[in-house]
Amino acid sequence: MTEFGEAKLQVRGVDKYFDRFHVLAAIDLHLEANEFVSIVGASGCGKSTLLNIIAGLTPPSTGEVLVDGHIVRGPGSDRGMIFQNYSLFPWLSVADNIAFGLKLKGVSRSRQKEKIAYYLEVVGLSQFANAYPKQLSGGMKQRVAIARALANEPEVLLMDEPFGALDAQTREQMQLFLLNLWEQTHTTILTITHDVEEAIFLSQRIYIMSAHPGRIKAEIRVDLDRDRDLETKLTPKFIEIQRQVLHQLRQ
Ligand SMILES: Nc1ncnc2c1ncn2[C@@H]1O[C@H](COP(=O)(O)OP(=O)(O)OP(=O)(O)O)[C@@H](O)[C@H]1O
Repeated sequence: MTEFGEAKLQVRGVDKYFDRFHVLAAIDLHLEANEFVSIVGASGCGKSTLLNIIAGLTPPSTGEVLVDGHIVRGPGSDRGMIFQNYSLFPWLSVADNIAFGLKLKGVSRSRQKEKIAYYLEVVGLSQFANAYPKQLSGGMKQRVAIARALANEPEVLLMDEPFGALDAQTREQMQLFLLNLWEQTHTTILTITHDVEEAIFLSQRIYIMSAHPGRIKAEIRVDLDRDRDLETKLTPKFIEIQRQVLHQLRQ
């Protein structure tokens, strides 16, 4: 239980060793339902390892991860994962990529069609249902990956540097897109990034990690209105939060 009641996602006392190499130490964090939280930290501090543990792809050495109070014991449809490199199936159309998890779950064909149409609309790609990944730009591929994850209706969406492979302008468009999507769908989202500006722009809270071994060294609440646009990045409040985060990272 947290001060807000039962958290949507909880990481409790997680340590991770690869052989004798201590990658993560005493990680505690939580996400409330509908929260957008980011983890920032330098390259190599263990962010991806932590996200993989939450996704159930890597077991923790000690500690546990809980979703809605249930211990995570492996990958599950309650957690959707978005990787930096899109990870779409190149031989499947956009619609079939989105339907992939639904087919595995035995969702009826008519329900699959409804969901494909709905999530293509949500990510603004309705006219690309029959296109193949190689015909899409990087930003579009990532929107398909997000639609595919959302179609499974996960309790938590986990994103590993989701816009890391995109150019600066597309990256800003995708930030706006993701913020808008979060407002529409009320999904609980956890991202990891080393882009401080992106973390502040998107999140309600930020965990800052230090390295060797990776620890949560600070938590910063992003006290900005939910209604944000690119101009928000130029406001004194935004810049002050950026200063606080950078200060923690450099200490
Ligand atoms: N399977 C593994 N076996 C051994 N060491 C690993 C393994 N996976 C990660 N590591 C090591 O753990 C440390 C943390 O790696 P991780 O990828 O989690 O960091 P990161 O913060 O996500 O880095 P980046 O931002 O560069 O992706 C690194 O030193 C890495 O070499």
